[in-house]
Amino acid sequence: MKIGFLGPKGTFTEMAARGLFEKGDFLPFRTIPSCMDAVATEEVQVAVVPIENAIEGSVNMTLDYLIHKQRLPIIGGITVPIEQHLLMNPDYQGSKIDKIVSHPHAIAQCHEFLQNYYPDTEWEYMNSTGAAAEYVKNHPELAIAAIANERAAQEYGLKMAHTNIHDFENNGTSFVVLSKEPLNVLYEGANFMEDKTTLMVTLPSDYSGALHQVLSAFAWRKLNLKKIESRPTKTGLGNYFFIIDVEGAMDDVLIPGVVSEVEALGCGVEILGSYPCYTMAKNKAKSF
Ligand SMILES: O=C(O)C(=O)C[C@]1(C(=O)O)C=C[C@@H](O)C=C1
Repeated sequence: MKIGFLGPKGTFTEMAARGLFEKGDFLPFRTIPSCMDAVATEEVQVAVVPIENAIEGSVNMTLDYLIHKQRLPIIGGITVPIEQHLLMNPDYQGSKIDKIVSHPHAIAQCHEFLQNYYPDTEWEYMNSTGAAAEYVKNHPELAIAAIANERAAQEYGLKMAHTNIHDFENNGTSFVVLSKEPLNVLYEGANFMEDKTTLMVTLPSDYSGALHQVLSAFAWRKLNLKKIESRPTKTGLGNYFFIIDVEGAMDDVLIPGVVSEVEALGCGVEILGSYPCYTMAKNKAKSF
């Protein structure tokens, strides 16, 4: 099976993909949209992409592309522990750093460290932490460093100048698996955490109390919400839809009941996926 992930080698997304699939052809893609497009064109069967980080919140690129451009079913999820390190080229002889490169989320996870140790150093955003590490490897003549993981340090032969530079402990990122088909070859060796169902709800315009009523439909059925997030519909200022994660798998009674009740309020409802979620232990993340 062909498994697409946000590449190049050494990204956290690769860790997530390898944590979920023990075997297969792992194919790196330069961007999240290109990885998702590859599922649509059947270049790969599944894509693994980041969706939410414990420090920085949602990965808007994934959510927005999924909603507006490439509506692929979510068929699985995994949460991976995130440890960020500052990586330098061992061939660089100087001591000062002119620029730090990484994925925007990785830079955001290390703001305090950057403020304390490199307050005057500029940053440059890259498509992924792996791309940043690769860039540092390819430019030994530059006074630059990448924020990336230990696996990237090994992959690109970089030295770890500072370790564990993320600002908060228990840093973790959730990734989703997107596929046109349900798969049952997943998840050998990963730790099952829970089933989850993700819905997208669009409220009718100018209906006071609509969100309150939507939430009541979940509340009185005792359906536990894991997350609610608003994103712009991109149709005009002030227009939003809500992405709601509910604990539990799609069933015959409760979730269909919520859907009918919320639709009866005049809301649009779509189910983006009902899927098992897994976690990766720290020691497992390190072993990749
Ligand atoms: O750059 C990577 O390594 C990724 O897999 C992307 C990503 C993200 O999108 O948040 C994943 C995990 C980390 O939070 C930082 C970056």
